Amino acid sequence: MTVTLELKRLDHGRDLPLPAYQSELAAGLDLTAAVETPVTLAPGERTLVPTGLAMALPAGYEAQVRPRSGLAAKHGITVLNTPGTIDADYRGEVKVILINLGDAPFEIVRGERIAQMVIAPVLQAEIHEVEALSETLRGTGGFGSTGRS
Ligand SMILES: O=c1ccn([C@H]2C[C@H](O)[C@@H](COP(=O)(O)OP(=O)(O)OP(=O)(O)O)O2)c(=O)[nH]1
Ligand SMILES: [Mg+2]
Repeated sequence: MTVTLELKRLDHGRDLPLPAYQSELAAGLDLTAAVETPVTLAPGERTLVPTGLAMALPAGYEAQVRPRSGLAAKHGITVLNTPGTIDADYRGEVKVILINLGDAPFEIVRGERIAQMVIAPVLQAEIHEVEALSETLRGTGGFGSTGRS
């Protein structure tokens, strides 16, 4: 199933390729870093990486910003707020919060694919406040209540 995603390259991302699916049935569109000059992330450090892109999702959809497993496995680089949420009414620049959980500095260079974006349907809930909730077998048990004790 496909939906139309309107993408706008911002001035500082004009020369970068549009995000693209890297294989026929890929779930994620790779996002590239639109940094002007290389940015070095020290171990434990985080940074907000510009992508040079703004977009308009159809109503009823979100985009999730997720890590790339290669960067995570090889360098300990991940998306701090994964999955980042891009709202359908957001028109600002898409940015990626990367953190270096590895043990060596990592350099982010312009045009590097740093994360991926998955388009997904979302429901908005209609909120009904109640005094009592419906009863269930589980009840209030959670946080391992069905697992090892
Ligand atoms: O990884 C992310 C997460 C969010 N956003 C943008 C799009 C999103 O629609 C907006 C707000 O994100 P979120 O709701 O997660 O942040 P918030 O801290 O709740 O900010 P706000 O008060 O603006 O909703 O920021 C990004 O560009 N990258
Ligand atoms: Mg918010």
